[in-house]
Amino acid sequence: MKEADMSRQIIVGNWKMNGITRDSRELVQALLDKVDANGPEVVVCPPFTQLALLNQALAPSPIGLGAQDCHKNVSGAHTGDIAPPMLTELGVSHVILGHSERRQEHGELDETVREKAVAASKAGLTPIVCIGETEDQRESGDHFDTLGWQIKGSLPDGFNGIVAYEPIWAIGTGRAATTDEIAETMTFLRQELVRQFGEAGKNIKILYGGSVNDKNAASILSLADVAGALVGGASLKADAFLSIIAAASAA
Ligand SMILES: O=C[C@H](O)COP(=O)(O)O
Repeated sequence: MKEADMSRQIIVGNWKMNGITRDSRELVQALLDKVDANGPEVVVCPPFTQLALLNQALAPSPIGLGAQDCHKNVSGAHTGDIAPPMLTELGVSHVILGHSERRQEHGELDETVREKAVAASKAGLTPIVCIGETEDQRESGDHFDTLGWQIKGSLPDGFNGIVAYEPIWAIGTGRAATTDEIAETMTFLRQELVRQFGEAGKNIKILYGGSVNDKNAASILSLADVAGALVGGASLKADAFLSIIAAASAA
């Protein structure tokens, strides 16, 4: 166990827009057989349509249930949206907010993400707020500025959730950030969190996401300040996801 990380790691599987009932049942069954309460915290985030099914399937297990987004309001005229209390009613404990795919495809701004994080917390959900730079921003050396602004803009006062650092260029590309890049960025993010939240900023978990797989998980998860991973593609394959969970146990 590395010294800096006294708390339990968390491995979050973001299924994105994947998973009809047959696939979900199969994947979850494979996880139920192998995930136990002694390892890292494990959360799976299926599409909204699978939440009720997975709430039942996961209830007797240590695997938590997460959602991929929520609205900032608790009800109202918001066609197609899902309110935080609707998620808690389905046994959801975590919600991913501000994923770059939502920022890009749905025009979500830092302010929107911040309002959603407030609403999620009020409903008893743990927000997992995603931040990350584009390839251009990293190449031009603007990545720390970008991340600093995202932290300032996306995290509300008194933030009590998790931050996921996901360089956009590493998402779904098979090209994870190097351990040096991750380590340097984690140090920067920790400083920014402490600057914004004082002592409390030391206890905000930071996950890495972006092409985490069964091969690179061990080296990434053993880095200081990496409290876990937000896993996309590899969370859809039971064997790969279980290997990542095993790597977190050993980190
Ligand atoms: O939410 C997960 C991230 O976008 C990472 O996705 P990926 O593991 O497929 O690169």
